[in-house]
Amino acid sequence: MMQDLWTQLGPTIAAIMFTWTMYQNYFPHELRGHIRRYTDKLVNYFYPYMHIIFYELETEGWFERSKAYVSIERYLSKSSSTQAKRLKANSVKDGQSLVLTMDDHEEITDEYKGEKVWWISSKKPASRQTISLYKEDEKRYFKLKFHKKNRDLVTNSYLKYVLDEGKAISVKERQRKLYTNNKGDGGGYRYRGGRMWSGVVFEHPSTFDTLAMDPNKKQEIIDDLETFSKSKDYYAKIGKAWKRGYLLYGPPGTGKSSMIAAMANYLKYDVYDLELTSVKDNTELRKLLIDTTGKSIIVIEDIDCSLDLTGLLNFIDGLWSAIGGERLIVFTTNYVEKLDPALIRRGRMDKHIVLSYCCFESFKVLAHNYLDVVESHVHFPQIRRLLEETNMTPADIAENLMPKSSKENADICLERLIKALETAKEEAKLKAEEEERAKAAEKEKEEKDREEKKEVTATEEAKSVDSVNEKDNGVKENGNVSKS
Ligand SMILES: Nc1ncnc2c1ncn2[C@@H]1O[C@H](COP(=O)(O)OP(=O)(O)OP(=O)(O)O)[C@@H](O)[C@H]1O
Ligand SMILES: [Mg+2]
Repeated sequence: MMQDLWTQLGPTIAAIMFTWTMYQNYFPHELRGHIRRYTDKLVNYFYPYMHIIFYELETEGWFERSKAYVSIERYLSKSSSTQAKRLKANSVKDGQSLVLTMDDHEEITDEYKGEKVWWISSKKPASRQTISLYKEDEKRYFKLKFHKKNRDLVTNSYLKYVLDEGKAISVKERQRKLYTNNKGDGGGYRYRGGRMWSGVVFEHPSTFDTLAMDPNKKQEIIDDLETFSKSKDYYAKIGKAWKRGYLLYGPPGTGKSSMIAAMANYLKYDVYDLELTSVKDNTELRKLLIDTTGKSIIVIEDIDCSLDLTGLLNFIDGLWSAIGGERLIVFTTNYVEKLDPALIRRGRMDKHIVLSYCCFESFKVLAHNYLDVVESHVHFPQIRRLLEETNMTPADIAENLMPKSSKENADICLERLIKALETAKEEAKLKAEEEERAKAAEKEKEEKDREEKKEVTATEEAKSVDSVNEKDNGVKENGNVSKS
């Protein structure tokens, strides 16, 4: 059977090869161009799809992984795990979690605005001249296949959507860092690979859920952050750098630092903790600011204690617009009243947030987080009254609510808080009385001083009247003498 088949196929193959050689050798070049165009048209007629190829490695520069390829890979990872049969696992976040992507020669389908597109992962041997830092002989790529009628949809909007989504997933998955510019042991900066910041993994547990503050104010801040992070086009349209400044102020222990951590966790941003006292001069500050990356919060704490802040802020204003990428700058202070008004004008610090003593609403958040007590408890009315009558920071409330041993239940902790609040109220009362007494004593002293002064003036006046009288008398006497 097989032999028969070959016997029949042989002459056919020979005929095809003969025709192909004739075509190549004897057809004029222009004619071949025409034939090619017509065959392309024919193929297009029966094959209504288009392809776009995205190679893994950049051909320019150092053969880095293409940003577009990485974004597509991340974007596809969400469909890969459900659609592809063979998956590749890459570790991210320093090995703490895995990203699953489709293996070579797999295909997955995506849908955008009701239209279907197909992504195929593939590879082909690299050209011999290529020197690659990655696996030799492989040139990986994604092929996007779509219907010709969707050409505009894909090129104008779908691709942008894929790249933005992929980038957003990468940002969410990356290991975030807390950077500081503190001086190292040797007294100088630790330049790590030419960088001026030293970074550690940022894993602060504070979130907007754990943050105790008035729920309306909290929502307002969340909305503000959300709007900011999605306003790239808006900022570009109005010609402003994509930055936002916050001023957080309030007494120690009211949650300023906790809020910064919550903001960073919410936006998935890195944090740059800028210690101004370690910065030598403007040149160094410029280098530090330029060395920060996008999607970050630059934090300057306790600004009241730092020198020449107006100069600093003018300087930051100037630099600000020059560095791209979204950045928040957050200043904190315990003494807002000490700040120069020019320093806190809107535009430099767009939003002023006061963090204050614990109110009942904030207390409920803490009771929920620390003791799992939700909404109501027999002790709540008393605590509400005490909180209205006295000032206690969320830090102190939290300390009292935290169970100190496994035997301490919610009742015990809430009772401890009541005692602490009563003590604080008593102390505040004594302090107020003390202050009242001190004020009264001060007033009394002032009164006494004033009386004494009055007496002294009166005596002096009396004396001077006497001496004038004496002089007058003398003149009179003299006059009398002379007259007499
Ligand atoms: N509003 C709050 N919500 C939840 N926890 C809070 C809050 N305020 C303070 N705490 C608790 O108190 C601790 C200290 O608070 P935090 O460091 O945020 O205060 P701060 O306002 O930055 O103080 P400072 O002015 O001294 O820097 C936090 O670790 C947290 O446990
Ligand atoms: Mg703080």
